[in-house]
Amino acid sequence: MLRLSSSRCPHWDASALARAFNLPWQPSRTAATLQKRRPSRMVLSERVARGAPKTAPTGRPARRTRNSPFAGMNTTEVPRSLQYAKNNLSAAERRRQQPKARSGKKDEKEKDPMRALKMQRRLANVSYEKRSRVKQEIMEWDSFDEFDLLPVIKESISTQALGGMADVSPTPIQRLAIPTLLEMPDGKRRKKGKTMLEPNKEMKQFLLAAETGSGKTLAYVLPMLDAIKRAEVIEARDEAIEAAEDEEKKRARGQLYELDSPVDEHSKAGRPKAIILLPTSELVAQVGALIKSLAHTVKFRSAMISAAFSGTVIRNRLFAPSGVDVVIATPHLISSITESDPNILSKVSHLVIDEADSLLDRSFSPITSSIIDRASPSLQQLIFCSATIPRSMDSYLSKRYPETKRLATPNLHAIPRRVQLSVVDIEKVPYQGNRDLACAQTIWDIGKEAAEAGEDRQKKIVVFVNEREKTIELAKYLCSKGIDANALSRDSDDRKQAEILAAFTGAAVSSPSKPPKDPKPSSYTPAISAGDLAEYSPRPTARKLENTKVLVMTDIGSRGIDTLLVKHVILYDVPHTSIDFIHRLGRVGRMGRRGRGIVLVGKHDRKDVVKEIREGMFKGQALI
Ligand SMILES: Nc1ncnc2c1ncn2[C@@H]1O[C@H](COP(=O)(O)OP(=O)(O)OP(=O)(O)O)[C@@H](O)[C@H]1O
Repeated sequence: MLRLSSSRCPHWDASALARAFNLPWQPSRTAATLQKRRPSRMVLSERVARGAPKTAPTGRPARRTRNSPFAGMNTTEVPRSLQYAKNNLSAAERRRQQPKARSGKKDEKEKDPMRALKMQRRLANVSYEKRSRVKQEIMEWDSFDEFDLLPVIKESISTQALGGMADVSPTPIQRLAIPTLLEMPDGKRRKKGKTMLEPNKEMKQFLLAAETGSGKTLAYVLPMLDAIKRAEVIEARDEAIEAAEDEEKKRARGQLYELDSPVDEHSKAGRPKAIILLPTSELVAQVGALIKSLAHTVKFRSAMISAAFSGTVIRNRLFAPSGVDVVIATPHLISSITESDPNILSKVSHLVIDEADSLLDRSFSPITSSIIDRASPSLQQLIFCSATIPRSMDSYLSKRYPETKRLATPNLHAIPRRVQLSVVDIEKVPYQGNRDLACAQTIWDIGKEAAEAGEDRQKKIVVFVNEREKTIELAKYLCSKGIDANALSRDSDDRKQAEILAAFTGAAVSSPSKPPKDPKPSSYTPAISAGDLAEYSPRPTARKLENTKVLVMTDIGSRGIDTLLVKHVILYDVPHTSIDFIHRLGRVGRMGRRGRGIVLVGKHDRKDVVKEIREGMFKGQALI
């Protein structure tokens, strides 16, 4: 090995010498140390004109990536990314030009359009093969007349249930569920004289799953009423026969003048034949109103009971001497009534668990399950109804009711394409992270757009927040910005809540009922009053957004409420799961209408989830 003194000969000279003689060369320690101590001067590399090496001398890729602090220095070529910008290429074109195996992670993302949603995976899968089979099946039915429903029920569909709507035809879930619940498979009519309410008939379980606003309520209500009415005829006949037999027996025993027992075994008071369970008082009122309108023509007795009514009202409705056929209630109320009167469930042949994804979730499930168990001996049909099938509910049904017949529509878990979702980045100017401001501005933009388009009808906008505490705070803020806003949450007064909601659903508000005396005291907060507003914002703005009404609510309002008058939904917070996205965006685009959702996204939000939801919606895909 050649060794040269570094003091006399700088090492580059030594190395050149070594190269000239084709000898291995190693700088002496002194030379290297001196080299280090020499005051540094920035000298451009001789190779600068040739650009950065593609690979390091070790054979590994050069470490200077775009993310390094010195990225872009000493380069003589325009980076690829800037070239694209310069050429004004679209994102898709750029992707096409990029070499295939550039980065495994990115490729994976591109291959899997629902990567972020898959990490959560909240919804059960319904195969596309099954969906297309159902699509074929439901095409066989185009009219309510084809169903084996009693004539009076058929006549009441458009006049009573659908508010006089002309030319109505069944929706996909109605085509799928009505014949099945009527037990008329393959389009055949039921055998004459056969009724669903037969003593000792085995309990059958059904799951009705269809997108939001697709008419699930009528899908279970019509067959249920049909069964009750047919059973009534048979019951009346049996009672007449029984009475005649009793009379005959008495006559034979010569006891013709014996007094009847004061206890009437056939009393129908407090012994409903059908119970519909719903998670909130608002939904009880909504479904109760539909049932009541049908009761006028179909002739049956219904009672809606929830915490919105006083104890006396509930007692009078449930134990009316004329009896009750259908009860619409919340699980908590039914559960507490069964504690004092277990027989309340003794004659129930139809039990509907509506909004089953809520009623079978962790908080409701124990109470719902206990009601099902208590009603089971007399049950003939147990019907679960839901807009989504969460995986937890899927496994609950598989474990507890494996025989459940699942009726899912082809578009289940897909948010219809007629609903558009746009994104507002709250980090950008002029919001700079102020979510409240972004929300107020979005509302103003919607309101102004409507005014410019010359729309006379009042704009109804629903704003969803994730936290209950935020509803009133945000509504107050919006009021201070000249927006007519109200808040709705579990803390709000029921009566006031019903009135506020009616403006968004178009429903009539029922007559006032006294506030409940017996239920537990609640931390009830009224919706915003002028006093609240003054306290919150001493100088409310002089600007007023005309013709626009806003309702701020939590998830409580997103379940099942038929907000037909709403065309815009603002997702103030990014929903936690795809289930919440489906329910919240499901408040618009109901029954074939168009709608728009606007989601406010900040730096801590899951932008990837929002992006995937938007893409899924654009493609009309089922979410996962
Ligand atoms: N066959 C039909 N034709 C036209 N409108 C209908 C029909 N069936 C139901 N509707 C209307 O569609 C609206 C939505 O119905 P419903 O509330 O039952 O939907 P849903 O599927 O239960 O929604 P969600 O999942 O949000 O609870 C209601 O206003 C109802 O009157």
